[in-house]
Amino acid sequence: MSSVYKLLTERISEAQVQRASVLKAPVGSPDEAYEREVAVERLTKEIGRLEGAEAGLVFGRIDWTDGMALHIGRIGLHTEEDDLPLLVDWRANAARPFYEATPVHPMGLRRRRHLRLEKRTVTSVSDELLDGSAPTDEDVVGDGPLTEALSARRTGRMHAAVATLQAEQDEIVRSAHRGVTVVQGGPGTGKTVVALHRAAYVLYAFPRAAEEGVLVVGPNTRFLDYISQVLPSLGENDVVLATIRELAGVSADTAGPFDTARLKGSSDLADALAGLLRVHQAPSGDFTVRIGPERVRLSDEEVATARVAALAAASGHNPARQVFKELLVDAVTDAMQRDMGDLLEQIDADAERMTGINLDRFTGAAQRRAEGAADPGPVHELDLDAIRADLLDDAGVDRAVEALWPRLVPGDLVKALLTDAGALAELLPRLTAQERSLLLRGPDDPWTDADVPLLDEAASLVDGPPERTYGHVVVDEAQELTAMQWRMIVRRCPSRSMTLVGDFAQAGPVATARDWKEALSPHLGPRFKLHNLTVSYRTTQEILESVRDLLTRIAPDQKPTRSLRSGQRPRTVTTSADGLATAVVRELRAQSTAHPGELLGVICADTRVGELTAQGIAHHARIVPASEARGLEFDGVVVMNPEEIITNRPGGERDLYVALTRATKRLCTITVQPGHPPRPGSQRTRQSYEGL
Ligand SMILES: Nc1ncnc2c1ncn2[C@@H]1O[C@H](COP(=O)(O)OP(=O)(O)OP(=O)(O)O)[C@@H](O)[C@H]1O
Repeated sequence: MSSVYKLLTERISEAQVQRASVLKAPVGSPDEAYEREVAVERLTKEIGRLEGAEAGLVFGRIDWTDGMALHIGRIGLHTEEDDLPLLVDWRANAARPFYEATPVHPMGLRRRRHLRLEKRTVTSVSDELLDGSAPTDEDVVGDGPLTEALSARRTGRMHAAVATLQAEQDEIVRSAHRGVTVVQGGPGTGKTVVALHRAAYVLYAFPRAAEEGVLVVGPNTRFLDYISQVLPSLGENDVVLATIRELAGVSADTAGPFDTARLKGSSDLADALAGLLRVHQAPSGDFTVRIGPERVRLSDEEVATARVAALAAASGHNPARQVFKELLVDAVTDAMQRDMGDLLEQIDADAERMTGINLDRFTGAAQRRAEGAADPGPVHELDLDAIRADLLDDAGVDRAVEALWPRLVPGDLVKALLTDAGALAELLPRLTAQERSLLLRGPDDPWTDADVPLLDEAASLVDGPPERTYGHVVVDEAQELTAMQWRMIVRRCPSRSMTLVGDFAQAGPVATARDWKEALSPHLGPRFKLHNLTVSYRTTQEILESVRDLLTRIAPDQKPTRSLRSGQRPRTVTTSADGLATAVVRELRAQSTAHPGELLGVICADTRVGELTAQGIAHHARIVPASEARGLEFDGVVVMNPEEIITNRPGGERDLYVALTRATKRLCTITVQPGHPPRPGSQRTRQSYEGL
């Protein structure tokens, strides 16, 4: 192991030395300064990549029956460019047998070894013999490393599962499919694990996607924080992690009513915004500008031709407006040129009539024409380029363009739709009057979460497609996305190369689609590769059994997941309504005394967070509103008042299902005894969890 770490240290210091010398080198020109900046950035990234992979750098070794062996690590390390690697990157083809070999298909392996390192020292070794041979003194056959990884304490941050990726997960991570990959599975089946390792694999195996960047979209910042360490620990620091709100770059502080949010999630709103925009794009009218004493007028038809050409030439209302303006100015200069020609001919004719002299003959122009030389024409008389430039800068011209095709601000377009009952009625005829009244807002109302995709849609209509796009996009908790949010994602992924993971049984109150086809086909077409994960690595068998009835109610078609883990039966503590917070505190105290150092979470209706925070519960546990529990996990979970979680928002049973499946070890539910008079401190403990 020491040779691998020695090489890592060497690589880090080489990169540091190189960076220092680049920084020291004098720069003479802006080009050189730019090149230096690029070189420093590249070296800083490389140092970050190497340092990030240091913890648990080596985690595996495979030995073939012929005696050959390879070490598998978070990144690859070679002594020399062309040498065999000292350490093979887990994503390389050579590392496949580590994940894929089984005793039935050993792939030529004799042994798969898992190593655990702490601070560069091997702390445990575990071997699997795959060829049926008997263990020798050099083999350490013991507890499975997966069991060890799963029973380890949670830390509040997800860890990479690269050492124990299971075959059904690895198959998806390593898939050569470049289109849309969808992964579904119950709680704790490793969807997030697969999604993040897939992102790392894409960066390694698909250079084009890596060049264009990888984006991971998660439901909220709490979740992104939870997963934020995984990719850096795999040596990948360049992946962008963002919520939908961050992606749009819009700040929206309020959630807004759910029925309104559901309506705003429909792609009908995109059509309505596009319809409203068309009204602002010179649908009819002529164009007149005053140039000196003259007025130049373009006809309706000329304006309409410019409109069609501008829309074809640029995407986005404002960029197309610029093209429209240029085309109108071209048409104006053409008209001036024509008029000037007519005027000069008129002057010549008048002069000839009055003087009897043919000016053409007099000036020799006719002679030149007769000899075949090009007629410079009246253009000669006008400096068209200068006129064009003046017209483009002219405030009067801009005002005339503005009347036909006004510059827009995305937010104003959304406001123009949502503050105008008439516009809503005209542009959203499929909605009922009552639904339209839900959409109506005041001009100064703050933006809500559901407005974010509308603002993003408006930004793409008004200013053109987003500047930043990605070669591959990963969406976690993808069941949550509305049609308008899918449109945001698709806009940012022109290659349509995506990994989407989710579980419709865990869908929140705003999501309307109930399966992948319904969610994806309007945006990505009917073709996607669907994978199912079937084994839960988080939730114990006992917890899964306790939520089975609930799952049947919320997702009758979903096959129950099986778990690799078993543990305590979930408990229910019953208390009076006003004894709830006290009961939570008592339960947490008991759990932290009995299991010191374990990570505890309290999941409650969103409305209870303030009250629990005031109780000082944050000392014992993380307080998580049920709406933000998706994707998270804890060693022990206390679910406060399930009834309240159910009634707090639409689809509350699915929120409860999420809350009840967050524990890796212990689940305790604190309920209010029905009809129990609120008597502070009164408690009864049932050891079963049935009947929720
Ligand atoms: N192969 C594996 N090796 C080690 N740990 C794993 C493995 N697969 C999953 N896990 C662990 O199982 C837990 C659940 O995984 P994950 O969060 O990816 O599940 P999920 O399907 O996304 O769950 P949910 O639907 O509840 O969000 C995590 O702690 C994860 O680290």
